[in-house]
Amino acid sequence: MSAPARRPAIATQDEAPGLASRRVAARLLAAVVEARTSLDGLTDAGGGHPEYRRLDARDRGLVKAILMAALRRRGTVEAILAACLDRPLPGKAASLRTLLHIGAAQILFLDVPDSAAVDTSVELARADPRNARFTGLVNAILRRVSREKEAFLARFDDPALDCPPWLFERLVAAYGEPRARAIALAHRRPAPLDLSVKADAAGWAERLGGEALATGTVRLPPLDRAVTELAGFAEGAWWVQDAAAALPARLLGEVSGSTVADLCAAPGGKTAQLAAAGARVSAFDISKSRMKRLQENFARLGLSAETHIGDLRALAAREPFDAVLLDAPCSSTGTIRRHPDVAYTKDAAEIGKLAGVQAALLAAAAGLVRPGGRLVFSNCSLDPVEGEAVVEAFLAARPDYARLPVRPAELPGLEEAVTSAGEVRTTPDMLDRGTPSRSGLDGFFAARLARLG
Ligand SMILES: C[S@@+](CC[C@H](N)C(=O)[O-])C[C@H]1O[C@@H](n2cnc3c(N)ncnc32)[C@H](O)[C@@H]1O
Repeated sequence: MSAPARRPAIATQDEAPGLASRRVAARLLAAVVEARTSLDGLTDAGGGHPEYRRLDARDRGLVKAILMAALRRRGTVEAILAACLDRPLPGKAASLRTLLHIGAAQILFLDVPDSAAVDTSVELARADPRNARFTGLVNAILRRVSREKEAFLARFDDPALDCPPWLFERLVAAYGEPRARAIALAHRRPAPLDLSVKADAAGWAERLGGEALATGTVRLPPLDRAVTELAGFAEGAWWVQDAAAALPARLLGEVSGSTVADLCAAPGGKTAQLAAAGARVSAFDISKSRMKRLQENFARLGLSAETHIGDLRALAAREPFDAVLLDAPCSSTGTIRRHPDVAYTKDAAEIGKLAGVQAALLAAAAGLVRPGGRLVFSNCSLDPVEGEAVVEAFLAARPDYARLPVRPAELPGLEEAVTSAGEVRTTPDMLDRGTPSRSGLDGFFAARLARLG
């Protein structure tokens, strides 16, 4: 039997060390910014970009770190590069721009030797016929970024720079300029690791070296290793869930023994909360692969729920539930701290389209609630068009529903998130815990409604 063919190595033998990871980082950055591809998909262990998957774990870690810095601080990098150029790069020089961004992001924000960042960008330019004649320019610009980095970072320090204009304008319109800047600043920072526990938040906080937030979440500083290595993962004691994402299920109140439909449930963070609280949960989602993840998560956690795969909008009439949670698909702009690509893969037009989908899903969800039952509508968008406005229009069309206002005392430590209408609106600049590595939370919206009896 002949030996199995080896996959071609991504780095050729005479390639400088570290070149393969930078080349992959440049490819993925271009895929996000130019082709608007989601970074989660590109770096997925199973279905991600083949060149990324061929890297070893250390190089994959470096690629992710470069991309996080290059996307979180894209506006700052762009401004500094512009300050180094006598005239703007031509629009069609996209691949050259990408190499400069990759190099500058490392020099400005990562703990790698500047010389390695410069040399690898220069080598990547040399290897590309489109860019070979610009190797001198790449070298000169990146060396200047390295020499003057402190002065450049002090000069270009406005957080709004790192928020693409379409998003900053919408944030200003929704929250006013000072708050929009505070949100943009929070977007620059890596998010803490938040866990929801089945029980004993204080005990798990102590065991893991974190803190138990008043809302029940266990918070750890950003992790530099896989969560699977933490105590309690294998035994299913907790699951990863941002502190804000843990709020909507709590708004349903006491659910033990009740029938609850979790709509748009996968991968199941909220379903797990409801099941752990003793509800008889039916989880619905359109995606087979995401539902498989929910089932895997439930197997690890030792929880159970009925699962249904299909489009909610085509759901046949069925016995109504005591309570329904609809965590609708959205632009995900509330998760930019963890997914900085969202700022570049989404746009204003998509927000309008998604609001239409949310309205249709909310109408479908409303038919599943028994008279006297509760309905929570939530999503992780920062945009009121996908939150407050959807609920406003729903209530105007459905006199058989009313808001069941959330009281500030229901969200201890997060009272500021309860709006005057009794809805929940979190933004990433909230929950200041003294140090950035322990502060902030995802942007979320949630409204609690009651079906009148
Ligand atoms: C924000 S995610 C849900 C996150 C989940 N609730 C959690 O806490 O883990 C939105 C989900 O909606 C599902 N979805 C989108 N359109 C749908 C539809 N028409 N019917 C049912 N599910 C849908 C997506 O597959 C996705 O899993």
